[in-house]
Parts: sequence; C-alpha cells; structure tokens
Amino acid sequence: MHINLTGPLKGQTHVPGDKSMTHRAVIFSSIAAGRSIIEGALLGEDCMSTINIFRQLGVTIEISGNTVTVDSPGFKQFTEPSQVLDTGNSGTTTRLLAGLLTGLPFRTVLSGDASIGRRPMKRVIAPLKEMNAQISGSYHDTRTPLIIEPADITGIHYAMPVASAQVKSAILLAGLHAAGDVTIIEKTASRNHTETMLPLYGVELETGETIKLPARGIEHLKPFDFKVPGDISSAAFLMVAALITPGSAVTLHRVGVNPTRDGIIEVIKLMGGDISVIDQTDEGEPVAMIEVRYTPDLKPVTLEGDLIPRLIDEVPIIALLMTQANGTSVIRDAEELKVKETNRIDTVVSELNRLGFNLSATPDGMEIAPGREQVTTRVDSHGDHRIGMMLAVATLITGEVEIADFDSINVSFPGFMKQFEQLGVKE
Ligand SMILES: O=C(O)C1=C[C@@H](OP(=O)(O)O)[C@@H](O)[C@H](O)C1
Ligand SMILES: C=C(OP(=O)(O)O)C(=O)O
Repeated sequence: MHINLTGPLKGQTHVPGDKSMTHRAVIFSSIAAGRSIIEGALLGEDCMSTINIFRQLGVTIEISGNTVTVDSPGFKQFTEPSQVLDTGNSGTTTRLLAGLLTGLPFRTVLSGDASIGRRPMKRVIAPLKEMNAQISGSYHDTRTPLIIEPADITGIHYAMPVASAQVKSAILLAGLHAAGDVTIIEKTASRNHTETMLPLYGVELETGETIKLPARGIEHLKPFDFKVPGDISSAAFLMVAALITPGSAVTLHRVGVNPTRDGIIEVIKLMGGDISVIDQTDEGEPVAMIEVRYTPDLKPVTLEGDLIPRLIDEVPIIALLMTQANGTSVIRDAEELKVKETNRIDTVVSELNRLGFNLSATPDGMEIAPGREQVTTRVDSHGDHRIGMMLAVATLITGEVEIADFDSINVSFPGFMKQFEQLGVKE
C-alpha cells in the first residue's frame, strides 16, 4: 500500500478503546452469568478473536457500533466447542484463555496464525502445569496448538521470571478455578488491568508486588458494565506524529493513563516534548486528556529497567521519535521485543534503516542516532500491526513509501487512517 501522510495534525479526537482492557472485559463478562455491557470496546481483529471464542463456548455476544453486549449463561454452562479455538494473531487471547480453559470440564484446543505459532508458550504452560493443569503444547510444550484437558486446578506460589501481564493473567485466570490460594510475586510490574478489573466484576484480590487471589474466585464473578478507556498504545502513534510534524497541536480525549502503561508520556517529557496530561479522573481505570504539540530540538534519552514494561508495545513508535532527537538514544533491557508479533528489535531497525534512518540492534534493544540518507521507499510491516503503523507515521518525515502487508494494522487499530484524516492529515 502507498502511504504518504502530510501534516500538520490539528484538532481533537477520541482514540479507539484499549485492547488489553477490551480482552479482559469480554473474558470477565463471559464468565459471569447475566448481561454485561462493554462501551467503547476495541473491535480490532485481536479482540474479535476473543469474542468469537466465547461465542463458540455458548456465550451470546452482540455488537452495535463500539458497544458489546454480552449475555452469558455463566461459565458453568459453557458448551464444548466442536472446532479448534482460533486465536488469530493475538498473544493476549492465546495466553489468557490458556489459563481460563484449564478448569473447564471439556477438552479445548487453542491455535492461531503463523506469528502466534512462533511465539513462546512454555512461559504459560510451565506455571499452569504447576497448578495441575492438563495442558500441552506442540514442539516440547513450547508452541501452539495448545491442548487442554479437564483438571482440578490447585493454588500456586509463583515468582514471575519475566515481566509479562499475559503470563500473570493466565495464572490468575486458571487461579479463578483453584481450590487453594494463588500468590504471584512480581518484581518488575507489568500492566495490571487484570488486577484492576477483577474487583469490578466481583472478585477481590490483594495487589502490589505480591498478588493474592483467594480460592474459587470464579464463583464470585458478576456482570458489570465497563466503559473502556482509549488505548494509550494507539494514542502513541498520534502523539508521536504531532511531536515530529511542524505546526501540529492535538488533543486526545479519555485516554487510559494507568501507571503501568504510561511510560511513553514519561519518555516524551524526558525528551523535552510538549505534552500535558490534564483532567485525570478514575473510572475504575485512570483516564485523562492528553495535549501534544510539535517540538523541535528533542533530547536523546536512554530507556531501561522498570520503564520498559510500561512502554513495551510503544517501542517501535518511540524508536521513530528518537530518530528526531539531537543525539543518540539507547533502548536496553528490552529482550521481550524479540517475542512479539515479530522480533521488534530486528523489524524496527531493518525497516527504519531502509528509509535511511540510523539504528543499530543490540542484544537487548537498539541504539538510535540522528541523520538520514534514504535507501529505498519499499518497506514491510512483516505482518506486525505496530510496525505497519510506525512506518505510516514515518512518512510524515520521509514522504511517500510503499508498505507491504499494511492491512496488519487492523489487528489493533482498524480506523488508523481515518483518525489521521480527522486531524487534518492528507494522504
Ligand atoms: O496482557 C496484555 O494485555 C498484554 C501484555 C503484553 O504482553 P506480555 O505479557 O507478553 O508482556 C503486551 O505486549 C500485549 O500487547 C498485551
Ligand atoms: C504484543 C501485542 O499483542 P499480543 O501479545 O496480544 O499479540 C501488541 O499488541 O503489540
């Protein structure tokens, strides 16, 4: 697809609903017997995978605009699916449902697309087995398809070896069935939406560095009407587009600013970017209005440590922002990027270098130097939605490029191009 965005970006908009929270709202609403309404849901391909799997388990889910109405008979009435459950391109669907399905009284099989088939699954299979789950994966329990047989799930005391909300949430979802307590120790915080949202649906738990879920929490889930905040990971593309395009000033309404997700705001401030976060309110999850303006003379920064999980999905677009700084920026402690939809260290570095930017890969991240000498105008999303969108934003600097497999953006942001148009960007 030929893409050639030209700025400035001006005006105000609402970004689509948060992907992580939409998955969780669909899961919790489907477990609870009765009607739950999810407003402002994200209906990208990933969340549709989660919705369609619960439909296959016997939950009625209607969609009207961005409102999702879930009428569930409750988890006890889930019916055995006759087909493989297709998780598409969604790691969140695959890993969270692997946890939930362990306690159901019938066999299920989870499988997704080629990218899901390359992503590591041992990280969920190992702790779930410790909980007595009867789960196995292809290739020595490391890959999909995952086959899950009925089992009596037990409690677990688990120290997280890697900062991953998907692993933590898989354990908590299996733990909802458990006969004993589930305790998770998390040294480096990962996104905490499972912990913030479970109480809204009736399950109280202890949170913080030690997370403690009481036995058989699943019995306590009740319907809840959840209003999904805007996705800061989608807002990130508009924020960076405005920062790098002369004359831009945008206001983004009702963006989720959960402190386990707001690393990009911190980075923009560290770089001297013109950003304000105002009118913060608490709607179960914190939301705020974000104003961003074009900023010349951005400063280089080093990102590392506990900050990385707070911006992990934003690294591709942050890397593009760093190309506009007046010195070399460094991203380290980010090995997790290698096991996303693509190896995002390699795809970010190779695709931006094709456009003439100066990046080099390191074992756990990348270095980003200023300057640019265009090599080609042909780049590739490699089927990774965040790479596709980052490359589209890059055209604000480079002019027209041809992005192969641009449709991958529908995984998380189907209205991406329209949203830019709404802010006055010409294609
Ligand atoms: O739990 C979630 O909703 C997510 C957790 C993160 O993955 P990891 O748990 O693998 O870090 C993130 O990259 C993904 O986009 C969504
Ligand atoms: C990594 C991502 O999602 P998932 O793990 O759910 O595929 C993402 O959205 O960037």
